[in-house]
Amino acid sequence: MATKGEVKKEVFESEEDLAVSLAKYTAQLSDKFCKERGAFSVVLSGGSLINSLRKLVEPPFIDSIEWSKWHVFWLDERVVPKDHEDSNYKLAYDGLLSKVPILPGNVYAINDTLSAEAAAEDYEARLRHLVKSNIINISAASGFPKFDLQLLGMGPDGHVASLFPGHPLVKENEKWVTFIKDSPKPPPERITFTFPVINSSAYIALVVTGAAEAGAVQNALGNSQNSEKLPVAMVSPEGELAWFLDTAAASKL
Ligand SMILES: O=C1O[C@H](COP(=O)(O)O)[C@@H](O)[C@H](O)[C@H]1O
Repeated sequence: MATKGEVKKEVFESEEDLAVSLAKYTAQLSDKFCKERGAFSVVLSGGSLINSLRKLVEPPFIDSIEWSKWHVFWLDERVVPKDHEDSNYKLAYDGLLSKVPILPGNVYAINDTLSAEAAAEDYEARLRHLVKSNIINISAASGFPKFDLQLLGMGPDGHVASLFPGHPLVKENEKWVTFIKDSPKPPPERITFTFPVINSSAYIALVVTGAAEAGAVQNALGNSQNSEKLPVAMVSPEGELAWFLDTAAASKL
């Protein structure tokens, strides 16, 4: 288990090097949790993260990972049909899930026939059920679900999941999953994990690439003049936080 609250930061010369290191990190945690508890609960973001996970579907990772023990969740999802171009499920399916032998029953996509509000309630109810069946751990400290690994991306404005700067949802501290109908980034309707769920995680990998992200990285990790704490700066898991940055994203540190 990681040291409580440990923060690691690595800056890579190229996105290619970052992708290899991210695959190693994910594969090592998969091995650890599959051995320890016979299951690995993994939470995916949308956006550029899925491309950064591409090495997982190549040797040696594709052959060594016990894919049948993976249980896959979404940190946030857009309220669109699963085959829509904006769907985070579709992005992950096309780039990762369709290429590896993960059991279809272990892939927990949102119910895309429901409204945003109902989809968030439904997803939380399914998580509660999976906690009861020990697929997902619960945090003794917070009482919120404790995923083995959450893989986070970040937008240039410092948003993580669908938790945007200045939006009241960043303060939600009771619900596990909530919804937004006025997302500043399209599409407007989404569901998202809340900060208590994000911050109860055993491990978080925060993957950030590109110069457009440098200011938000500085807000979270550097000496920023900006007193407003961006959502990315509120990521503080019970377990380990590992930053995977490229030189452009780290250029203001
Ligand atoms: O809208 C979203 O944006 C963030 C960041 O995406 P990126 O393309 O800038 O990496 C993503 O993490 C989130 O899951 C997604 O819904």
